[in-house]
Formats: sequence, C-alpha cells, structure tokens
Amino acid sequence: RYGRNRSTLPYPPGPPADPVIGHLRTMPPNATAHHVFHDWSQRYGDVMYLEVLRKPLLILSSEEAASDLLDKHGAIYSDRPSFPLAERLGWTKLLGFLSPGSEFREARKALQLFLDKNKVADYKDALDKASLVLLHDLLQDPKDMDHLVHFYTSTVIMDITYGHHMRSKDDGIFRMVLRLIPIFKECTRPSLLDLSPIFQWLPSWFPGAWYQNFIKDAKPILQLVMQYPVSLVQKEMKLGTARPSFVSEQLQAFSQESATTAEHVHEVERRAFQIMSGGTETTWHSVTQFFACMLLHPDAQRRAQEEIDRVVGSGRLPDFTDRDALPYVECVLKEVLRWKPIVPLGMPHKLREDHTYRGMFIPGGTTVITNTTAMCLDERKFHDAHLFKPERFLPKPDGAGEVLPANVVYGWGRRICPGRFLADNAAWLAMVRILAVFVITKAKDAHGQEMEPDIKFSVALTSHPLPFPCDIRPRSERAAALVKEVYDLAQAADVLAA
Ligand code: HEM
Repeated sequence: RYGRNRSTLPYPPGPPADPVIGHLRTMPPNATAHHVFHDWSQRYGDVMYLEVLRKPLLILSSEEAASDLLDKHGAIYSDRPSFPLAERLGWTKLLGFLSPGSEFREARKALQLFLDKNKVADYKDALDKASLVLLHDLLQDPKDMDHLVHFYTSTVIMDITYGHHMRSKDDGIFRMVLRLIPIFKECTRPSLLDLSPIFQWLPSWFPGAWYQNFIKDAKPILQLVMQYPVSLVQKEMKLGTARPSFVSEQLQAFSQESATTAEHVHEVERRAFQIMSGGTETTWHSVTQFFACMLLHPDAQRRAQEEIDRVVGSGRLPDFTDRDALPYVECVLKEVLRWKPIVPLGMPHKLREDHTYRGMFIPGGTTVITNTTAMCLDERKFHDAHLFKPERFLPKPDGAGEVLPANVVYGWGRRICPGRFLADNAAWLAMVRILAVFVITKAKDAHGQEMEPDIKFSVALTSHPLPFPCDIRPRSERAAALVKEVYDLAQAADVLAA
C-alpha cells in the first residue's frame, strides 16, 4: 500500500538533493557514514529523509524516534530492505534477512528459545572453559590478543551451537570461521547490484563488477561452513556420541514432528549458521574494543581492578556469582559498548506501508537506518559523550545516573538481537577475568619509549579496532599461577569427561 501524499504532509527534513539522482552524490562511504549522518542530524534533526535514485531512506538519530517507530509501530517497521549481494550469496532465508511471515516467525522463535535470558544460564560452563583458555593463551602469547579473543567467542558459539569442542587454533572448523571474516566485510560493500538487478549479468572484467568474482569465490566457502558442522552432528547423533547443542535439539525436534527431510536439515543449517555468524564476530569486536579502552584509560582500568580485588580477592577468579557486587565493572562494559558502537548504524529495517510521524509523511518501502552512533553520542543523554567515562552509569551521587537502553546497542522491536543475553554474558566474563589477571599498558618501542596508541577502526556493518600495539602482562606472579592452576584442573576434568 505505497502511495505518495505530497499535497498534505511534508516529508521529514534532510540535506539538499540533486534532481533525479537525489542524494546519490552526497551519500558518504560505508566507513564514515555513521559520523556524517551524526553531523547531518545536528542540522536536520533526529528524523531525516533522503532519496537515492528515488529509493527512500529514513535516518533515525534519537532513541525516542527509533522507539516510537520501530518498537511502538513494529507491525509495519520490521521488514528488511533487500541486500542484493547477500541474496546472490543465497542468504535470503537467513533470519537476519527474512521478511516477517511464517518462516521468519519460526526461525526467530527457535533462536529466541535457545538464546533466551534464562536458557543462556546453561551456557555458563562453556563460557567458563573458553575464558580459561583465553586467559591461559594470553599468558603465553599476549601479542596475539585479537586472534585469541576471536577464538574465545568462536569456541563458545561452536560449543553451544554444534556441540563441537574446539581444542586448538588449528581446528578445521575454526579455520573455516576465519575465512568468513573477509566475506562478511565485503558483503555490505555497496555495489552496482544495489542500483539494479540487471547488473548481475555484467561479466567479471567489467569495471565495477568486482562482486562477480567475490560471489564465485565466497559461495562454496559459505556452503561448506553451513553444511559441514551440521553433517558432523548428524553423524554423531547416529553413533550416539553427539553432545547437547542447538543443532542436535533442532534435528531431534524436526524428527519428532515428522520424517526429517533435506529441507528440514537445510533449515537447521541456516539457523545454526545465523547463530554462528551473528554471534562470533560481534562479541569479538566488543572484547577487543575493551582492550583498546583499557589501554587508553588506565584510571578506569585501575578502578575496575580495585573493585575486583576488594570483592573477589586474589585467591580465585571472578565468576557470574560476583556480578551484582561489581557495579563499576558493569559500567565499564556499558561504556565500551556506548563509546564506539559495535554496529554503528544498526541493521536497516524497512517500512511496509505509508506512515505519518510528528506530522511528517514517510512513504511505504522506506529503508530505515538507526544511527546508533548518534544515539550513543547524544549530549542530552550522555554528558561529555565523546569521553570514555564508565562512572557516568553509576547511580548519583557517585556517578551521573545515566542510562544506556539495551535497544540502542542491540536493536529494535521485533528484530532486536536475539543473542543479546549471551553476548552480554560472554563479554562480561572475558572482561572481568582479564581485569582480574592482567594489566594492559602502552607498548614500548625498540628504544624503550612508550608508544602513544592511535586506535583506528575498520568499519563495515560492524566496527573493529585495527591492530594496535599494547602490553598485556599478568598483574602478579600469583595471578599467573592461579590461571595455570585453574586451567590445568579444567583440562584434566575435560579429559576425564571425554
Ligand atoms: C556485542 C554483541 C552484539 C551486538 C552489539 C549485536 C547487535 C545486533 C543488532 C544491532 C542487530 C540488529 C537489530 C535490528 O534489526 O534492529 C542484531 C541482530 C541480530 N543478532 Fe546480534 N549483536 C550481538 C551479538 C549477537 C550474538 C551473540 C548473536 C547470536 C548468538 C546474535 C545474533 C543476531 C541475529 C540472529 C540477528 C538478526 C535478528 C533478526 O533479523 O530478526 N547477535 N544484533
């Protein structure tokens, strides 16, 4: 039910446009769009309207506007725009890209049940083990921090999703996961396909048709990563050796309903892949970003460590039972997520039918972008928003009593991130244990001079700090010995259980 209503109501404001092509020339590149949209929002307001080659685009830069539209009018604001490159990769039936309907509801329900707030308590064991490996490996090879953090988040996801126990970085499935990193980055890059499907027929040598080779190379990798781990679980189920996991639960559920068909198996592959693809990289970004924040803000690092020492002492590692007693650490986690949002422009939604908001007309079919960066830098909500100040979240009078709504970080309405409770637990445990054991300081150059960190970010759909030098060492010999002890015990228990 799309229609134009120009005569009665104005469109939301936006920057000046060219005839016919609209804002095509003014659209910023992906890597800087969040900053440019933030600047524009200061001039044109928190509800901005643009058109690129007649395709309508709405940019929401305040929590109020996003909540009014995407939460309160979720029935019409929960669709996704088309992602031509992702579609050509065969991702149309992945939850993140599905339009609302029965397939969406079923897939969403399966993921929500598996990642629900109470259910994620079952994964604390997996997090505990994976975090011990992270601490242990950081002692051995601190320079490999970024890779080790990625291994941590991947280990957790592989364990709970496929029951696959990754023992080393040479694990075949982990090596497959690594091959996904450049693919995920490329698939949000604008291409000629965004302009018209006709460009899918261009030959790969044609200028600008880079995506042809990309699709050819990426498709078999994606197919392998989707199918292979599920096929392993199927084999293990036949042998009776499968560990409990999302995939084994789903396959069992399908087989109880009726005879399992190839389409059932493909559906399980897609759902599991969606957990893997949504869950490994995002949490990885947040923990690596935490290292950057601690390096840049030694006072915050010290204050969090003092709190942990006071509450937990030095005789054991912190665990989830300590969480409520560590309010400052909680603030550090929130500030890491606010200061540089992991998903700087959220994931776009699409409006299904014409709508009126604050007396302005928004046409059906509009792509809606939530400018998370602008919301996190909103000075009305966050004093000195550009500064990293965890205490802003402490209640008054110790802090400023500021609040970071979960939606701002994890999205909106019917599309809110289903993995948010797991992400929160995984990031918290890694951060609190790293703070308990390590001190993160500036690295020194060959002349013994401290190197001033200049942290830059690689931004596509998600944002990740580019490699930065830092020194990560145990806070004391006791702390290092404790990690080794607990790690050895956990390994021994694992061998016994296997
Ligand atoms: C710090 C970590 C994470 C952040 C910041 C994050 C953020 C987001 C955001 C902003 C969205 C888009 C919501 C919207 O459309 O309004 C999203 C969607 C999604 N996330 Fe996450 N996420 C994180 C971790 C995870 C984890 C651990 C999983 C899975 C285990 C996951 C699975 C998903 C899925 C499947 C969707 C698509 C939902 C849909 O389209 O209905 N995410 N996430």
